[in-house]
Amino acid sequence: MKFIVKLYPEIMMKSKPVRLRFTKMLESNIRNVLKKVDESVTVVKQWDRIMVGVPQDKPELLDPVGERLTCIPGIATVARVNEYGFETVHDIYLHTLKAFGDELAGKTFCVRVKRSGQHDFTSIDVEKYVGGGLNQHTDAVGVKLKNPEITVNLEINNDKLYLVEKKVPGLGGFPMATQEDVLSLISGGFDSGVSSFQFIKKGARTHYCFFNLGGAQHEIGVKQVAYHLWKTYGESHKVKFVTIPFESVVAEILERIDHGLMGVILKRCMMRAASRVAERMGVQALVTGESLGQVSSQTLTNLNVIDRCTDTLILRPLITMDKQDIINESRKIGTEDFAKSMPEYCGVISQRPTVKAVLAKVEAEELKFSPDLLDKVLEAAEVIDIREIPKAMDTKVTETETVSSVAAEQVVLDIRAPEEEERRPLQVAGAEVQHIPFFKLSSAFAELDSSKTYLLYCERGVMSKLQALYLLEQGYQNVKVYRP
Ligand SMILES: Nc1ncnc2c1ncn2[C@@H]1O[C@H](COP(=O)(O)OP(=O)(O)OP(=O)(O)O)[C@@H](O)[C@H]1O
Repeated sequence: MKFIVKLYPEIMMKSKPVRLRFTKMLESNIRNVLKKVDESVTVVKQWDRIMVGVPQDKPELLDPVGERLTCIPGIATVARVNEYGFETVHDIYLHTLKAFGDELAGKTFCVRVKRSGQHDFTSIDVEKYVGGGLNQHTDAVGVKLKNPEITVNLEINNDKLYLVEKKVPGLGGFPMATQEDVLSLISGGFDSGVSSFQFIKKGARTHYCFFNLGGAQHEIGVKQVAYHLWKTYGESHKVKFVTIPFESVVAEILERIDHGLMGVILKRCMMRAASRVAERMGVQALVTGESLGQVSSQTLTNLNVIDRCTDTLILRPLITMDKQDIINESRKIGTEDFAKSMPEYCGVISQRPTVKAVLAKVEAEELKFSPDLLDKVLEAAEVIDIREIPKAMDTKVTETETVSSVAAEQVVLDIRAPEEEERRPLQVAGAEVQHIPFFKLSSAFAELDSSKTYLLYCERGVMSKLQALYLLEQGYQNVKVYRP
């Protein structure tokens, strides 16, 4: 049993040397991926196709091999075929009759032939001969050229006949690593999963950069998304996953930066940091999941102000896509469920963000940052080979306890951002409430009376959970989440 892998048509239109290079790359990528399914699978490049062979005695490999092939960039179609030798058109008919005869009973059908090589017959001759024979010698209802119930697909390549059992579309795009590398900013949400995928599909080795805004749980979630994308679509080439601890940047933004500009300035900080990481890695472009008008920071004015912070090329493949289409795409590529469960950060971004940031104002605000802020977070960045992620997943995930009432010796810690707390102050009858915004919590917690238990509170219960996890991971046992 074999698979005929056809190259994406855009590759076929390229000049001969480029086409050869792309085909060679695809052959080696397929080999790299399939050797992980089984070493016995063979991969052989031909001029316009790649033949993948599965040993006769290992039929259990057919499904996994077929599935992996549909996820490799640069492939137009994957056809599962049986191979036969032949001498005459009548031989072709006999093989086809044997393979399809029973299946045609009670059905309309047509025969489609693709032929390459030198023969004394044309594809149409074969279609007529085989179609006529099947019509006479089976219980088929008859030949129907338009919308038949069964299409009998044959491929003839020199002295070989291939009867197509099943043909499915491939991923399209270009073979991995035919384009230069990119660094994709990934947050685990719907958008950045899809934007990363689009570059993988386009043949760019896609490395990942994640800014941790607080909490090991979020980091684990994002790593899982990135690993899924790489393992499913980009496994032929290894890539890096970079984590940059950004809690201190968020803390300074919340403490020092004008409200309306917080979102734009956070993005500029991300782009600056990512550019420096990219430069170190020799990568020339950043990828984001931003989409025009989707949130306030994504107006053209704001995107323009964001872009002014770096010379590095910033690519936004989703810029004109509708949110629903992005969600649909995430479902197709298998990132939807991850994205759904990804936490959103209550209070990280300001309440009334500007949609028309002014560059001069933004630059003036940024002077309020500690001068070595980015240097410090970049020093603390962690770069790992993406293949290490499953090992990291083995580490035990800490669980938090959530309570809805306050007992004696327990203090409610309201960790919301100051303006949120001012707008809706929290009062809990009979209980002590303290206010420590989440961005100060990790440093302030050590100063608290350790004989008491602290119940963390925020509006949606997401940030409180993340912060509780963080503190538990730091070894503090006296922390719970408070959801009244
Ligand atoms: N914590 C983060 N780490 C890495 N990149 C991020 C992070 N937050 C945002 N980004 C990048 O900025 C883009 C826009 O983020 P934003 O939060 O404005 O929109 P979003 O719709 O929530 O994006 P997503 O669905 O990808 O989370 C993301 O698609 C991603 O590329």
